[in-house]
Amino acid sequence: MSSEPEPNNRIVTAWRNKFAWAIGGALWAFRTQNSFWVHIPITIIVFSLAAFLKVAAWQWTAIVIATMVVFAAELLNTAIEQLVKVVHPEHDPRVGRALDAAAAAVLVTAIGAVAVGLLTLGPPLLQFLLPALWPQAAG
Ligand SMILES: Nc1ncnc2c1ncn2[C@@H]1O[C@H](COP(=O)(O)OP(=O)(O)OP(=O)(O)O)[C@@H](O)[C@H]1O
Repeated sequence: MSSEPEPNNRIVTAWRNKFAWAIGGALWAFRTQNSFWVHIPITIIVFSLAAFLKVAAWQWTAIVIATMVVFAAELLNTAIEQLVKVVHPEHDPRVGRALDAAAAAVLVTAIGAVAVGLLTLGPPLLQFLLPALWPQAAG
């Protein structure tokens, strides 16, 4: 009798490990990287606003994609920063440029997310606020 796990069990274990490592990495980044202390509250506010305004499925889709892209970019930026701290902690302008480019990638995704937020939440928010602020305009 062999003690080797069944091939199917090996695949299940490998995938369970992949998820555990990925979730552990995300939780570590959320706990230690102050950028996420801004991203997470903003995400909660935007998602709550979208739920309150009962936006359409396409608006939810755009908001979720834009948010996930920012989080993914920030996680990759964090990964690069961590690697640099270990592999090349000494100051080097070429390393600096690589870090700046990674930070710029996050900025680009954040600008895109702000645009998506304004385009998807702006009109329903105005529709909700205008009658309250300016009843004559609502007729
Ligand atoms: N080894 C290095 N060589 C050259 N420039 C660096 C180096 N490390 C950091 N820098 C410069 O400092 C900037 C900030 O890098 P850093 O990794 O400290 O980012 P941070 O967002 O402040 O990270 P953390 O808050 O996790 O320390 C980089 O964009 C880069 O311009």
